[in-house]
Amino acid sequence: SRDRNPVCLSALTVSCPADPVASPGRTCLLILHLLNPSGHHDILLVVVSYTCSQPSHAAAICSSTRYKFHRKDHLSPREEPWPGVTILKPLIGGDSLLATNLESFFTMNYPLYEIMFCIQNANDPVIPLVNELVAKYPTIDTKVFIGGKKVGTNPKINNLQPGYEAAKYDLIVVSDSCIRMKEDTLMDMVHNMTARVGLVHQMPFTCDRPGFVSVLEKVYFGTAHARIYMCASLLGINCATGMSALMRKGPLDEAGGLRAFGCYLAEDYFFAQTFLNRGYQLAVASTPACQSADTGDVIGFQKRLIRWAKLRIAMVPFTILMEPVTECLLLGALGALAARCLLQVDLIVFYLLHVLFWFLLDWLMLSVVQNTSLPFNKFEFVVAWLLREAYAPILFLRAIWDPVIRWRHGVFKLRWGGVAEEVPAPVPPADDAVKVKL
Ligand SMILES: CCCCCCCC/C=C\CCCCCCCC(=O)N[C@@H](CO)[C@H](O)/C=C/CCCCCCCCCCCCC
Ligand SMILES: O=c1ccn([C@@H]2O[C@H](COP(=O)(O)OP(=O)(O)O[C@H]3OC[C@@H](O)[C@H](O)[C@H]3O)[C@@H](O)[C@H]2O)c(=O)[nH]1
Repeated sequence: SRDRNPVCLSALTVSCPADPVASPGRTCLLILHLLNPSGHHDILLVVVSYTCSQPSHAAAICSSTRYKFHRKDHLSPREEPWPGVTILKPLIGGDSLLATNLESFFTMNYPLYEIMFCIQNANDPVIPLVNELVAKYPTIDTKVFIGGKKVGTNPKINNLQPGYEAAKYDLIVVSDSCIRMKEDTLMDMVHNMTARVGLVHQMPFTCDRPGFVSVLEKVYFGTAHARIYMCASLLGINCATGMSALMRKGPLDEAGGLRAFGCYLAEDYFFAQTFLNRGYQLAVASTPACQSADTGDVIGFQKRLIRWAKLRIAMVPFTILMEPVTECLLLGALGALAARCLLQVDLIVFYLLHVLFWFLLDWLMLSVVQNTSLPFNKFEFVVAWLLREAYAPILFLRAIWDPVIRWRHGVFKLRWGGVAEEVPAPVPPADDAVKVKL
């Protein structure tokens, strides 16, 4: 009982109201009281959080294995012709891996597509590289746009606008510079664009690359991120990331075109929301996105995650409460406290078992997403996993603490709901930009 266990979360305890019908809050308290007449609502809340978050692995792994990743249905014969696709490629600066990434778009096995290279700056070092590739593959339909068009705050949208205006197909792909395609990736994405689907997104993952940062990235995108991503997609919750997304152009045009999303920094979330609002479904492609960018160091990778967390916090404020309790270490601590209060289970034993179980499920999740042998050994996995788990809450707190967003050459602030404002400031060094020269 609580009296016998001083570790109970008594600070969170709420007493059951006498008149529960007066407000939704009080009604909730009544429901809690009915579920748990002993009055230990704090413990009950912890148990509910634990039992909701713990099975998320099972849901994500099942949805990944049973119907999602690495299927090759798109390769079977097809009656109708493959539709044309316009690929929009926003570029600003480059790194040592960009050439290989871009070239992969010229060697895809897909019959009808055009690539629109949208280069933000006229003096960008990627221009000669793009010209070289265009000359090397004269049979591929390409166009190059330089300078963008200012239609909003989001620099990626501004950069893409001229390419979008010139798009000639009804399906468009927005594909970030870090993306490398396999020969059949586009086919797979189009195959998933069934009549009811409006947007097909690739779950972010990474190509195999040397170095510890790439181990860390693969561990993050293949464990914590994949778990939430696949759970959310199973539940029909919008979590689409815009690094590689195929979309119907018609509904986007109806919503005002690309420019209508220029007021948001997280245009990806609002693209997806537009399709959901119009009754379309979102689908995850069978091929996870192969990100291949020279992110530099661990700090650079963490800054990217902090920037994403700032976007989520502004767009889905509920995430401030929910996100921490989907993290292994914090959830384990809460679960251990609850188990101690309710079942007199030893705190340490519960916690260690919880972490071990979570760790093994993460390994399984990562193996499912990777589908081939991992490019690092188990020791590296343990180190990267522990590091990721330990710094996740710190990154989250940093995102809450300083909401100003630095993205490439821009500094922004978000209003609740996600509308972005540019912060007039002297151009600071881009703190999460890729800095390696071509
Ligand atoms: C109905 C709201 C429920 C809120 C629950 C919040 C739980 C969130 C826990 C972790 C969040 C990790 C999200 C990973 C994917 C997002 C990566 C990202 O930030 N991408 C941005 C940049 O590209 C993009 O703009 C954001 C897109 C969507 C963010 C919304 C995330 C909501 C996820 C809800 C998952 C519920 C599943 C819970 C399973 C226990
Ligand atoms: O000022 C900019 C910044 C970025 N971009 C382009 O936008 C793409 C994504 O940029 P980064 O790689 O810096 O950022 P991320 O990978 O973190 O992007 C992610 O977060 C923000 C969302 O808007 C994106 O859709 C999502 O992919 C790149 O292709 C980049 O070239 C611009 O064209 N101009």
